[in-house]
Amino acid sequence: MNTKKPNTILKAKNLSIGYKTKKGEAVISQNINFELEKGQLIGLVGANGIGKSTLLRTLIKVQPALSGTVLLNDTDLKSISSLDLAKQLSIVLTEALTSKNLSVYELIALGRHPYTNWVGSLTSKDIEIVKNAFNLVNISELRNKKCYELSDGQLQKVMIARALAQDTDIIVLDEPTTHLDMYHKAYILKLLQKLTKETGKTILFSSHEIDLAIQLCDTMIVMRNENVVYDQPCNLISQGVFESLFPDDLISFDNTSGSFRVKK
Ligand SMILES: Nc1ncnc2c1ncn2[C@@H]1O[C@H](COP(=O)(O)OP(=O)(O)OP(=O)(O)O)[C@@H](O)[C@H]1O
Repeated sequence: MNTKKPNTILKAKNLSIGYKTKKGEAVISQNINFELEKGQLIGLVGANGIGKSTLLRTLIKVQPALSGTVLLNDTDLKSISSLDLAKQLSIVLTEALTSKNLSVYELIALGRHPYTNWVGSLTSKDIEIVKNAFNLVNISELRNKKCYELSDGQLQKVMIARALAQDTDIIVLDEPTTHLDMYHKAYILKLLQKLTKETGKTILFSSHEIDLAIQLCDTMIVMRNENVVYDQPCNLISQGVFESLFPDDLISFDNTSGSFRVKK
């Protein structure tokens, strides 16, 4: 029986992730299985050090899986060339930007690199797509600023616009809300939700903002020591998944409000 869902964009099959060391393999997580649907906002959560970045790096082909398969649009990630991958998947990382001397426009236009010639000249279609990326994220006023002049929140929006300019089916963000205040954490995740609705793109992000992810995501992937589960947030709540996420000495999950509380 073919159990493949028609709208699947990214699928992990019996995936084992981790690192090759001198002593052998350090398995960080294994038996990971999920099917992510097109057009959804998907949050990846779990405790510090559980392996969220390792999983994201495996899904974006920055590091190889120890075993198992990742399928992007039905094709094994291993057989997708770097150029083809850059046309299907864009990445927003929080690491310090090396090109902070660029203007915001130049940085966002760089998103078009998989489609431009070696000098990087933009066609009128490229310019239109870059303009659309500015509009979607609502940052036209930042156009001529240098990237080193931006606040963390502004830089995050610019990096999201760069990914939109790359015009891929899926955008992957590693902890996009780090360094942001409460308002801007909510702002960025709400923006990601809006972008999935307006563009039909799939957005997968890792985060420690579990309460916000529960409110905004269509699907969440939860990494735990025992296994990795994924489902709609309401189903994960009713299965008691969040209660088992952290040691219960300090915080507890309140099913009614869908949020964590500090124990008094
Ligand atoms: N290059 C590496 N070589 C070996 N082990 C690594 C490497 N990078 C990370 N690890 C280990 O992999 C495990 C998972 O780390 P990872 O950064 O993926 O977790 P995380 O869930 O993203 O954590 P955090 O929420 O703290 O950012 C940790 O035990 C970490 O020490």
